[in-house]
Amino acid sequence: MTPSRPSARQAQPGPIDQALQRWHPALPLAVAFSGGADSTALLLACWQRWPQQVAAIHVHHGLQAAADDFAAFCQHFCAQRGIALHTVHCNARPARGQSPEDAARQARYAALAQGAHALAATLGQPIASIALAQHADDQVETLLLALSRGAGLPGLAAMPAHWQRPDCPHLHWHRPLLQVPGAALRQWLRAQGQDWLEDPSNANPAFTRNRIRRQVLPALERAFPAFRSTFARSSAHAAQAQTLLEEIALQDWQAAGQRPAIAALQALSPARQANVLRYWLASVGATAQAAQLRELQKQIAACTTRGHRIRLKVGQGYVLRQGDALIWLQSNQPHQSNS
Ligand SMILES: Nc1ncnc2c1ncn2[C@@H]1O[C@H](COP(=O)(O)OP(=O)(O)OP(=O)(O)O)[C@@H](O)[C@H]1O
Repeated sequence: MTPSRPSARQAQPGPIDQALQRWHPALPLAVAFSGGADSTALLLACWQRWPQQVAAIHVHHGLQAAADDFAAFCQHFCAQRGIALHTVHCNARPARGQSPEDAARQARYAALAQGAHALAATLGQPIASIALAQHADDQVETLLLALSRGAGLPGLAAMPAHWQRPDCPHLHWHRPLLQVPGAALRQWLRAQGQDWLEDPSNANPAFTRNRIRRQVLPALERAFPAFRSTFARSSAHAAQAQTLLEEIALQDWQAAGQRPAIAALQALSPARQANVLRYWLASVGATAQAAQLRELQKQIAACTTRGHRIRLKVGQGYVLRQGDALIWLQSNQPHQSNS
């Protein structure tokens, strides 16, 4: 961890101010504050704009060596300005089959929701919005990572600027800096005379994201100077198309039944059938790999007699035929076939 020193004290208007002027979150607002450059810039800018209405939540990742330094930096920053801060301790351990990054992300969102709940008691009113500091470069990295995995539309849609979660329906989640380049945030902090902490893992080339940041983004900058906004436009198109696919999937699922009827699935075009199968499987917490989905569709097409059985591994369980419909059961759940 290296404290970065400010180089100038002169404030200058720039993309961060414009981003905040375009943004109208419900207040009070809590900023997810790591102590890194991006969230330090976001918290400082929000606090300057809504001085009495901004709080902060820090997630203390106990497993990282530098975690105490980050927590101490956040405490000091907030105490200097009278910003209410809540620190949540969280040790994310990946479940079987889950990546460490995904485990950390899920645990962070749960911790932030918990932090918002705790802050409500301190402030005497509920937190209405939580803001995260991902910026335009993070968005491009997310899109490139999705492309490198061969992701479908949900991956290409990258990160939404606003969303809500079913586990805390009254809370609005925002990413107000998605159109601001990362370098502009650091430049703004320097102009404000504000330092921040550098996460040592950001320099580790073992992480694909870091290699994209250091090698691919500079090359894109040279070849396509407008890549941040054009890539973001493509992601927005993907997000809109994905919304439409989900609406169609929901209609088809409602028509096919909670446990989708095989005959109803057979009546759909292959693309539409794959769409509703993915949607149904996601609703039970299973993600079908492309090959599993292809095999499932093959078996649905072949299922023309009473005695035809379907049993196919998908996610942490199995898709099975039960009567005239499909069910999904977790691997350890007992099942009696009556097909
Ligand atoms: N330990 C944490 N506590 C609270 N919020 C966090 C924490 N880590 C990340 N966040 C929030 O999630 C956002 C995305 O996290 P990520 O680790 O990708 O960010 P980053 O690029 O390192 O940003 P930052 O420079 O703010 O740390 C951060 O900008 C911040 O708003």
